[in-house]
Amino acid sequence: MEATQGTKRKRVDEKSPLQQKRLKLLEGRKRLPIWLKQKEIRHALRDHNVLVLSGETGSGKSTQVPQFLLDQPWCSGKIAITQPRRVAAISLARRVAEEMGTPLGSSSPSSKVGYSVRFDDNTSPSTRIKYLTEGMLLQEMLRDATLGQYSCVIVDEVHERSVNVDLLLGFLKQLETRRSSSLKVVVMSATADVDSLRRFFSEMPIVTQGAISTALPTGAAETNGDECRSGSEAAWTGFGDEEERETANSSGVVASISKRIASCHVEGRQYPVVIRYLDNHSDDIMETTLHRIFQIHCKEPMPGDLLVFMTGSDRILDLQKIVEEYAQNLTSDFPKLLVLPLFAALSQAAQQRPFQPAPPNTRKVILSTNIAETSVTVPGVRFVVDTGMAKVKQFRIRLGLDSLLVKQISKSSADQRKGRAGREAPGQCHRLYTEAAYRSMEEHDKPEILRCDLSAAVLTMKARGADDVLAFPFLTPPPRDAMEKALLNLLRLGALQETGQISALGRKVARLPLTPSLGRVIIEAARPEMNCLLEVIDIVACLSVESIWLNVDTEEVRERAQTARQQLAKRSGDHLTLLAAVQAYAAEHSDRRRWADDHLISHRAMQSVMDVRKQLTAQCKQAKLLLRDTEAASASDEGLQERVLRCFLRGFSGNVARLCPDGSYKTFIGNQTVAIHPSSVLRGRKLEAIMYNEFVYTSKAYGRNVSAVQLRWYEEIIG
Ligand SMILES: Nc1ncnc2c1ncn2[C@@H]1O[C@H](COP(=O)(O)OP(=O)(O)OP(=O)(O)O)[C@@H](O)[C@H]1O
Repeated sequence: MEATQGTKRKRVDEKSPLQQKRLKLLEGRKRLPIWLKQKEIRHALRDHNVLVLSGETGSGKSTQVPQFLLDQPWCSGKIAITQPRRVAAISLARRVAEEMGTPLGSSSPSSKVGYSVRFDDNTSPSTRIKYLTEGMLLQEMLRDATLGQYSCVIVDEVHERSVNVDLLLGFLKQLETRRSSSLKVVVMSATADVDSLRRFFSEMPIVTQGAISTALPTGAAETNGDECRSGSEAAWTGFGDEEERETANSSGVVASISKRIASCHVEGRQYPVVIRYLDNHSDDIMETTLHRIFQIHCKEPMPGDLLVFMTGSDRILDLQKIVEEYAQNLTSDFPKLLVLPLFAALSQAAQQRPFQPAPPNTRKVILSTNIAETSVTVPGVRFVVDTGMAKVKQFRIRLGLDSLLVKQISKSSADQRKGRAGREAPGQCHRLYTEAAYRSMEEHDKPEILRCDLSAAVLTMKARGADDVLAFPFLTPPPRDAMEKALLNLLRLGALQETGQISALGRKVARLPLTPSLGRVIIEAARPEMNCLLEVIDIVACLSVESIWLNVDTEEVRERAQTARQQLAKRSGDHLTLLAAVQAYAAEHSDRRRWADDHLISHRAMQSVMDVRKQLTAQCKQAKLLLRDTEAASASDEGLQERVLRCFLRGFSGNVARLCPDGSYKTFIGNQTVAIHPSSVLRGRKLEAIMYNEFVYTSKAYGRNVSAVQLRWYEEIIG
């Protein structure tokens, strides 16, 4: 009877649209190269705690591995799979939910797959596979440092080596020995340095007076074969001194440690990708990109969308305008073009647009930063155009500041970009540089931990109980002076006590999804005597998205912009001007798009601001920071203006420059000349002192998002 009912239920289920889609996708999944490896992957994790999995882009790692592991006897909890970016986490969760025939996230209590990204947790109590950004998993560790709800953590795209990935790897390595129930860890990438990862997980940390040194196993196993290999093949020499090594030998710990790690390589990809290089170096990459887009569009048959990798949102928006203008001149013999930008500061809805199919007889041209470089499959894409450049964060230790620089990408990035084509059918990758230029590229990107401000990383460690940050197990230890700078910065913010331990304030800052400086501004604004949290949230929301101001490129538009923005501009600078803009936009109830157009403000950016504003307000309420629930005060209130600026100064006292007799501004820290960015309402003004949120280096050093501050306020803060 039961069996009959079961069969009946199954038959009914299989007719549902979700199940039909699942069955259809199953055919494609079986053709993925990784499909043949599922047994080996399962066995590797049955016998080992750590698996280093390498395999070509598109071989099926991100979508298939969690599904292979879900029904394993050791897997009674959830599986977390981390992604460097939210766009990948969301699109992968959506795809895997379809492949499993389950609703996505919180849409149903029976959903098995969900995602969690900053400002959006889309999971249900029954979620078993959770795609999440690295930052979100680190946030979860604040609530439960042992990650008790997970049986397995998969760290995907580890080659990107973001600071968060390096922190996660360190914490996972510590957890392996600290958790009572075992935690399986899978580390995956197409282009990662497998040997160093294997070595990292087989090393045991030895703490020597505040610094970490590690004993490396000699003769680490080669990992290029296509079979799963056990780490026990590598001769383990274990601990760094004889006494410990003997203890380990006699207790048998060595054997168990060396048995922990397996590695596996998946050969091949489903569809080939043809690579095209330029014969000669291009002096005008925008022109070359434009030309190539239309060459492909006019010559290549449909279907076949284009994915173009560029450096940043400003260039993307410029090119979008030009492509749209040119496309209007095409005759009706050609399909239409739909240009879609894709970059981090876009709202979540805008980021999902490229993943939807193009309308009939239309080719999508997606202009993207490197946020679409790894993990994602953009449906329809057959052609990748790679400009070979990216914007990267670079920390200037002397100044204690991050700046963004445009740099040539690494081979690993170029290969990832290529991997975005050929996922649903054979593809082409058009590299807008020469083959010789490709050969001269660095193999891998420099890990972010070696080139960025470490304040957030240090606070992350301290808040999760890793108090001795110099002894933290890093895959690549960061420079000591950068660590010291970060400790000093956190001390200046009041996030650490004099002893170096995290303060109560530091814990509050660590819970906010913001940099320590912005987090500190929020905490300051919540103090009763400051009482300006709603206003500060508005400004912080603006600073978290793309610039709200539209680019003005012609004299005529510049004049229009000046007049329109005059009404919003505040004499004290950009922070209060942003507040005035948000308040005016929020107060506009009839036609916000028109209001934005009239003020030459990006409606899209303002929608993201409203999104972030809502989420931050909710988080501040949850953290009991926001007690006042009334309307924000007006940006013209002078007492309020001073309080808001003082709050920002509390978080950014390291970014203050004073006016010198020669009319230039020099920073207090580092004595560096810094100019007011041309986009600022303060450009050309001579003020006692300025404070800025961001340091950018183009033709010279600029401070961006600048306000006037009084030296007296600054002195009060630094004491
Ligand atoms: N959203 C999607 N739409 C259509 N096909 C998809 C989608 N996501 C995945 N696929 C299919 O599944 C294949 C495997 O994707 P998956 O992301 O698992 O590969 P991967 O090995 O992790 O690649 P990468 O290293 O590039 O992240 C893709 O090549 C594509 O054929």
